[in-house]
Amino acid sequence: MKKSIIAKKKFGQNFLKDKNILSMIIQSMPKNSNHIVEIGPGLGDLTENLVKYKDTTAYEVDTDLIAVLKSKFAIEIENKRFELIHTDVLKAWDEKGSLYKSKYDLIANLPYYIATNIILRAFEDINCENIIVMIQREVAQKFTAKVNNKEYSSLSIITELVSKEARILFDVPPESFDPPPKVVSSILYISKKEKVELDKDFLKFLKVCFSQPRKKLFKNLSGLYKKEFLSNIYNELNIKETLRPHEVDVSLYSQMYTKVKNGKQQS
Ligand SMILES: C[S@@+](CC[C@H](N)C(=O)[O-])C[C@H]1O[C@@H](n2cnc3c(N)ncnc32)[C@H](O)[C@@H]1O
Repeated sequence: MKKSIIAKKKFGQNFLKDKNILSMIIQSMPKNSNHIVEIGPGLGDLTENLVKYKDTTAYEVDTDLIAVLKSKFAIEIENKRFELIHTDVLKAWDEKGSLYKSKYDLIANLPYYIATNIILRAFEDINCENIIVMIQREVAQKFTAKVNNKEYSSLSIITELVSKEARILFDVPPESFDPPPKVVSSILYISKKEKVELDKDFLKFLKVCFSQPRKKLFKNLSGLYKKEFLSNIYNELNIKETLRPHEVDVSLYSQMYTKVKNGKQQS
């Protein structure tokens, strides 16, 4: 790392230094004509590889890094192959709705403290088509888990709803970074469906379902609904009250949600 730049924990800065991993990320890029958006270019090691292939827009929050990046990519900025935006990316999403004006792929080594939030925002961003991001392995497993797996969570269900394909491409050990993070990382690949509509109330319902992931689903739901009302729904759908949240698939969650919603409207 350059002597003058000290990694800031508050911005989740772990700079990826392993050239093999950098080239593996580039090889995983979808073969299409989409623009690239990078969140958190840091010292520009991944960015340098990205701009060789495609026009790229990057969002960076740290003023010190902006100075480094402006100098490193002076030519690319000048000839408009690279656009550097100095802001908190979550604010940019609040203000603009989308991180780019036309179809783009999000490729980034994400700051882990807001990684989940960023991926959920990318799900809602209509111009974002593909997501290839480095995140904590444990979190990547939550996004890609299948029903009956203990990692299966509300994130897995949301991912199943919005994606054509979602999988972990490969793991990355802490030694590949400077400074090394405390956890193993993974590259998560998600290819989104063309039309994504997430019902906010369904997402709230899922939150309640997984509020205590190891308890019975019935118990989690009975914090919000009367037991008799729930028992009726369980009977109608022919499901056991002993089921745990990770044992219910997307289709059954959707059916339960429809019944809960309709039942509530009638009562
Ligand atoms: C894990 S580092 C990755 C740096 C670089 N891309 C690399 O691979 O070495 C995360 C980067 O995200 C930036 N960052 C953190 N929070 C951010 C935010 N809210 N908006 C934009 N960038 C952010 C950090 O300053 C840092 O550059």
